[in-house]
Amino acid sequence: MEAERRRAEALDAADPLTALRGRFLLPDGVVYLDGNSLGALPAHVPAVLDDVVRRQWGTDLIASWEAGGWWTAPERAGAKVARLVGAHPDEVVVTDSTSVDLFKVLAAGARLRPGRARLVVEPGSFPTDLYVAAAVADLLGLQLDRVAPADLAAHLAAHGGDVAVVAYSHVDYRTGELLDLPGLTALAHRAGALSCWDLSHSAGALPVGLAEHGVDLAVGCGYKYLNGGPGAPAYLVVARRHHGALTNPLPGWTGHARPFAMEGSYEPAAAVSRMRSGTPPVLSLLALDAALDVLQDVDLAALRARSLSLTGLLVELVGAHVPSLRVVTPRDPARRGSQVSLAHPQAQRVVRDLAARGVVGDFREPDVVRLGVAAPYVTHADVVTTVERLREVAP
Ligand SMILES: Cc1ncc(COP(=O)(O)O)c(C=O)c1O
Ligand SMILES: Nc1c(O)cccc1C(=O)C[C@H](N)C(=O)O
Repeated sequence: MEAERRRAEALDAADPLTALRGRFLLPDGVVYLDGNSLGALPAHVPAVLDDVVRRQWGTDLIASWEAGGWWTAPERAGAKVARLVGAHPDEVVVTDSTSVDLFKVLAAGARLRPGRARLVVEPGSFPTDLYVAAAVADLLGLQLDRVAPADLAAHLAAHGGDVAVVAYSHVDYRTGELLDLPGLTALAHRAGALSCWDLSHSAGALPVGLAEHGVDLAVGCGYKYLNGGPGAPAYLVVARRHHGALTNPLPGWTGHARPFAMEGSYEPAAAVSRMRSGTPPVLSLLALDAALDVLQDVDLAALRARSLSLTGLLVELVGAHVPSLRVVTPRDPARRGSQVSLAHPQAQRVVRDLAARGVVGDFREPDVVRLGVAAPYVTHADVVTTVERLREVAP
C-alpha cells in the first residue's frame, strides 16, 4: 500500500493539526484507536498531578481547597467543557460519573415538566443510559418509551403532550452513527418536551452546539475524547433558562448556596452549581481540568474536518482492501461520529490479533471491531498502518 501511504503522509503534512499529537504521550510503535473508551495521556498532565500531590496536598494541605482552586474546580473544568460543547460557561459542572449525572438531569428534567408521564430513550443506547432512565421512570412513576430516532416524529405526534424528556446519545457507541441533534431537539421542543443528550462519544471530537440548538440537558464522560484519565469525573449541562426552577434530586452540601454555613435546611447554589452533591474526586478532577487545556485553543470545525478525513480514509481503504470486513458506520460524513465500526464473524479475535500487531481498538458485542479515531493524536499514516494490519488478521 505504498501509494496510499504516500497520500496519507501528504495529508498529514498539509494539516496543521497533525502537530497536536505532540501534546500526548503514546508508546512508540502503537496505533491507538481506543480513545473513545480511554483517551490518551496529555503530555503535561503527569507534572500537573505531581504538583497537586506533592505540593498542594503534601505541603499546602487543607489550604489547597481555596489556594489550589480545589473547591471551584468543578465549575472551572465545566467552563472548559462548555467551550467544547457550545454551552455557556455557567451551564456546565464537572461532577460524579456519567451514569449519576444522567440520573440527576433526567430526574430534574422530568420535574421541569410536571404532569407529563413519559420518558423517551433510544433502544440501542449504551446500557447504563437505559438502566438509569428505567430507574428514573420507576422512581417518578413515569412510563419509559424506547423509541428509535426514526420513529420519534410519529411517537410524538401520538403521545407528545405526555412526554417530559427525550434522551438520546449524540453518537452511538457501537455503530458510530451521529444523530441529528438539531432536528431531534427541535422535534422534542415542538411537543413541549425537553431534550437531553449523552455527549460521551461526541464532545471533544466534533462541534456540538448545545446553546445554538437550544438543547436543555446534556451529560458526558470525561475520560474519552476529553482525555481526563481512567475514572475521570463526568459533566452535566443544564441550559440557563432552566436554572431558576432546577432541583437536584441528590442535593448535597457542596451544591448549597452557603456550604460552610452548615445550615440544616437546603438552599440551592446559583446556576448549575446546585447540581453538585458531595466532595469531588479531587485528583481525578484536577487531571481532567488540566487535560482539557489540550483542546482549548483548537478550532473544533478544523478538528472535525480532520476527524472526517481520517475516518473517511479508513472507510475507503477497508472497502478497497479488506473485503472480509463490513463497514457498519454510516458512510455519509454528516451521519458519522469519530469512530469506524467494522463487522466480522470473528471480531473478538480480529481485535486481539490487531493489538498483538500494535493497533489497539476494541470489540463490542456481537461482532463489532470498533476503531476510535481521536483526531488530535491519530494520523492518516496510522490509518494506513491499521488497514495493512487488518489485511493480515482478517484476510
Ligand atoms: C454513551 C455512554 N454513556 C455513559 C458511559 C459510561 O458512564 P460511566 O462514566 O458512568 O461509567 C459510556 C461508557 O462507559 C458511554 O459510552
Ligand atoms: N468506562 C469504561 C470502563 O470503566 C472500563 C472499560 C470501558 C469503559 C468504557 O468507557 C466503555 C465505553 N463507554 C464504550 O463506548 O464502550
